[in-house]
Order: sequence, then C-alpha cells, then structure tokens
Amino acid sequence: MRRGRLSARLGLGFWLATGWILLVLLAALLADVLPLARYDETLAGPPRSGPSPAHPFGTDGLGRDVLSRVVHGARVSLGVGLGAVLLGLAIGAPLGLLAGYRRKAADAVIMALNDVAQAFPALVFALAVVAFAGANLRNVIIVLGVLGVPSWVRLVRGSTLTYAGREFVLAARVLGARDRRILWREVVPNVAVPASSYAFIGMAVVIVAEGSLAFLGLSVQAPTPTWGGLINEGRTIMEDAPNVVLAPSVVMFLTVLSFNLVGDRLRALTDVREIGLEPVRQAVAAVPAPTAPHPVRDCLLQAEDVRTHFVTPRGLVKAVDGVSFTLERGRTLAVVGESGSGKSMLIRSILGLLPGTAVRGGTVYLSGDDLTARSPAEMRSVLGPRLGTVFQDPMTALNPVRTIGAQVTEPLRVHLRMGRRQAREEAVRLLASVGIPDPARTLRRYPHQLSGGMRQRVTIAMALSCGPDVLFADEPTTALDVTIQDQVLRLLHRLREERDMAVVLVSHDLSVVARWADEVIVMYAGRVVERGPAAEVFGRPRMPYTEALLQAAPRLTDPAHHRLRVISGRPPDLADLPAGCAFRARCAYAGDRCATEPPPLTEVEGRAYACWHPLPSTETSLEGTHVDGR
Ligand SMILES: Nc1ncnc2c1ncn2[C@@H]1O[C@H](COP(=O)(O)OP(=O)(O)OP(=O)(O)O)[C@@H](O)[C@H]1O
Repeated sequence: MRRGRLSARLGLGFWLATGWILLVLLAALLADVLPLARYDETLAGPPRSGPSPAHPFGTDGLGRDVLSRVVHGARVSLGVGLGAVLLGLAIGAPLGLLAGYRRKAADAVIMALNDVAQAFPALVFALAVVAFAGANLRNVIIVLGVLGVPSWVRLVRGSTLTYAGREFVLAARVLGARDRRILWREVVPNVAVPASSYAFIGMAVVIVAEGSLAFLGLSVQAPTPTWGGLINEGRTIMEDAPNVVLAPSVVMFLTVLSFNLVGDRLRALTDVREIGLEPVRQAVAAVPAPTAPHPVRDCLLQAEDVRTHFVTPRGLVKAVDGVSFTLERGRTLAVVGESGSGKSMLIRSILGLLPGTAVRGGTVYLSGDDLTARSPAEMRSVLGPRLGTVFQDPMTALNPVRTIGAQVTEPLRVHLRMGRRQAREEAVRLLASVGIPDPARTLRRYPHQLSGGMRQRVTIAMALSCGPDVLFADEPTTALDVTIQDQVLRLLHRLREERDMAVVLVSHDLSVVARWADEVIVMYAGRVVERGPAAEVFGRPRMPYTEALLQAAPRLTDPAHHRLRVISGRPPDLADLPAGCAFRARCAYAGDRCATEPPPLTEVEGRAYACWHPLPSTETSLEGTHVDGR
C-alpha cells in the first residue's frame, strides 16, 4: 500500500487526533521544563481571573495557573491510562491466547471466569478497593488495569480464534511447525494488530474512568492536580469562573475523543477479512466403524477406505466415505467434484489435519508406513519433509505480517536445521526454481507487495522446501487469473518431473486438470463415483455425473457466447443422504434400481465407476483440453 493511499484512508481526523495526542503527551512529559507557572503556586494577581496572555486558561479560586494545573493533570491521566492498559494487556492477552488457541476445557474455564468478572459492578469494585487500599497512583492503575482484563481476554481470544483458523496457520502446520512456534510466529503478530488498535480505545476508557474516580476524590490526592479533580474543584465557582471547569473538561474531552478516533481508524484499517475457513485441529483418532486390515501395496501413497465424518446437531455428516486410491512417484492424481463433494476433507484426512469435530477412519500408507497410526507429534516429521501442500488462496496461505524471507526460510531452519545464512541462500535458490525474478529482493518483501501468481509461486516454493515425496495442491489456481492458472500448473508439472514427486491435484474445474493429470478420481457426496486414467475418464466418462461435470466445464474452443450446461438440481444433504444412488435425483438416466440400491464402485478394465446405468464406452472428448498433450 503506498503512503499516499494509506494517509487518505486514515483521513484528516486521524491525523488531527494523532497530533493532539502527541501534543498532550509532550506537554505532560515536559511539564517541568515548560515556561509555565508552578501548578501549586498562588500568583500575585487576582484569583478566578479569565484567560489572559500570561495565563491562557486563567487562574483558579486560589489564584493558581489553570494551564499549568491542566498540563500536570495530563501526567496523571496519561500515566494511569498507559499503566492500566499495559496491566490489562499483560494479564488478559495470555489468557485470551490460551482460550482461543487451545479451546475446549481451557476456553470453557477461562471464558466462564471472564463472564463472572465482567458481570461484577466495576464502579463498586473500584470504590471498594481504592477506599480500602488508599487512593494513590499505583492503586488506581491496578484497579483500572484489572477491570480492563475481561475486555482484553475477549478481544485476544476472538482474534486468536480467527487467525488460528486461517490458511497460513494450516500451512505452518502442514510444514510440521509446533504449537508454540505457530502461536508466536503466526498468531501473535497478527493478534497484535487489533490489540494495538484496542489499546488506544482502552486508553480513552481508562482516562474517563480515572477522571470519574478523581471527581469523587478517589484518585491521586492533592496537591497533585488531576483532570477529574480540577473539574470537581471548579464546580463550586463555575458561575464566576467557568474557565476553571471548562479548560480541563475540554482538554479531557479532546484527548478521549482523539484516542477513540485513532483506535477506531486503526481497527477499521486492519479489520480481519473473514474468509470462512474451517478451524483446524488434530483429528480425534476414533474410527467411525472398524475397518478390516488392508494389504499394503508397493507404492508411494496408498489411501484405503478413508472416511471423515462429522457429528453435527443435524446428524452424522459423511464428508468423506470410503475413498481408496494408490499413487506412484512421477504421477499426478486429480481429485475432482463439485463444491462440497469432500475433496478438501479427503486431503486433510490424509494429512491428519482436521477440524476438532471430525472423526477419521481408514488407513493411509506412505511407502508402506501407516500414517494414520502416527500421533500428531509424530506426523510433524512427515508434514513438510515428505508431504507438501499448496493451498487455494496464496494471500491467506501466507502470513501478511511476516516477510517472504522469514516464511520461506522457516521450514528450512526447523526441519533441515540450516543456519540463517544457509537457509537464506537455499530460499533464494528455491524462489528462483519456481520462476520468481530477483529472488533476493523478493525475500525482503511482504505478501501484499507481490502479485497473486507470484504469491502462489512462493507457497509452492515453501511446500517444496524440504523436498516432499507427495505434493498436495488443493485448488491451487482457483484464486488466480486465467492467464496465470496455466503457468502455475505448468510449473507444478515441471517440478514434479524434476523432483520425481507425486502430485495430488484437487479441482472442481475439469478443464484445468484434464491436461495435467495421469489418473483421476471423481467424487460425489463424499464417495468416489468414477476412477481411472485421466485420458479415458475425460474421453469416455461412464458415470453420468462425470459427463455432467464435463459438460459444465468451459472449453477453450467454445464460442464467446456459448452457454455452459449447469448440472441440474443441488448436491444432496450429507446429513440426510437419499437411499440408493446419491446422484439419482439429478440424473437423466436414473431407473428404479437407482432409488433403492446404492451402486457399488465396480472395477472394469482398469476403470471403476459406481452406476447401474453406465454410459456407453463411446468417445465424447473434452474438446479444446488436451488430455494427453503437454
Ligand atoms: N466442520 C465441519 N462440520 C460439519 N461438516 C463439515 C465441516 N467441514 C466440512 N464439512 C462438510 O464436508 C463436506 C465436504 O467439504 P469439503 O471442504 O471437503 O468439500 P470440497 O469438495 O473440497 O468443496 P470446495 O470445492 O468448495 O472446497 C461439506 O459439504 C460439508 O458439508
């Protein structure tokens, strides 16, 4: 964001308010050296005099300079504000982080106590403590600081919940980062942004609260002047000398307004764009139903009867229900299907990164090693070094407040134990290998300074940093411009060849994957409904759903005004699947049997499809997409 645009977005009010705060702060800091009369000195002139060049705010009932008293009062107000905000932050932030990140029991206990604390009448508490312990600066700071804790807990917990569910946290997890590291490196820097804007609003709240206590005589005691105390003192002579009340009131009003305005503008500027990502927690290792042991095949990746179920108030949602496939080195498997068919959940099941409410079943073998038998801690040595992941939206997959260099070097330092310098050199090499011009300069930049295509190249470089055997690319081009999509897929293909990896490419757009996949599995309502070599599945679909997906895919040779055929009807409710074939209600070929018996996935000559009325095996090519040509 350029400076000019930032300044315009903040607005004139923000800059005026900042100027006022700086002025009050400077005046408070330099109160002793400013050419002002002493705040407690009775001057020779008449008391209660109005504003004059010598005393711009006039004098009070005892003939003391009001300006000097207001300036010294600023010390107390700002001092209490700063002290109380820092104290509230120091207690509230760790509790909020713990509740938002750990959730479950920690969240329940902390938030229950927080609700109780928030329900306690603040003024009664303040009056009681100050009256009992004594009205002095330290006690006022402690009371107001403690009273601010519940608000800090709520704010920090809310932000932590939001950021802990963002894709860059999932990306860090996929790269095998530990919880503590994720919290400090990924969550805390982002939570600090709304926290700093709230600190300004907190200052305004505390200044008003201190003013109220001072007005009641329960803040710092005379002779030290405070704004609330000055207003209280001037109350009785308001009719003769309104300046005595007006001066501290106006200064206090402008200061509170300025802190609120600055806090509010900062909040609006840094507001989190809700992207609607699911929370990511480790899967509960409970299996929906006992599964028979599967033969371990001699291949790189083997998924056997993978299931991901969610227990929801509406019933059991079978997001993934018995998916099996094998994948060899140097091959690309495309997982295709409409939105909500279970593609992402399948990938997350394989990686062992699922929402806390998910229940996982089935087995995943990586070179014969059972990944589902591993604990989350044991999975860390696999995520990153052996399984890499590229996500849909590179903007959310990268941490916005850390440089590209910090993010690309992190897996190298954590997993490969490289020193700072070596990791930097390797990062330059990695960025160059994914086609980023001037990689050394790119390392110093932030995600928002790069284009979408360049950002996705960075996430690909990160996923490849530890040399994984399998690269999962979950809709890697959906958030990108059409012209960039092909470049990114071409890059993935080149890297697969160079590194002899396997690639799992998830997409709902068949025309995107048709060109680059060797094998394809078509998913519908959490199940595989067709599987086989990409050229054959796309050339001669046997399952009517695959045919419908192909007809809904845009083709490069389509005339400009060609209308795409959409798949009629809606995907079924996963919590209430119909009897028989789940695609029946939307299928033009459905018969009686489809309504009663679910079609099994039948293997015929290297192809598999789940349909009672398969399409004839005649060629219906996907025009304009080159299934085999690269
Ligand atoms: N936390 C959750 N609780 C309950 N159900 C969920 C949860 N997360 C996902 N689901 C269910 O899982 C289904 C599959 O979701 P998934 O994200 O895998 O679909 P997808 O095929 O990847 O879709 P898209 O292309 O839109 O990303 C969804 O339709 C939804 O009903």
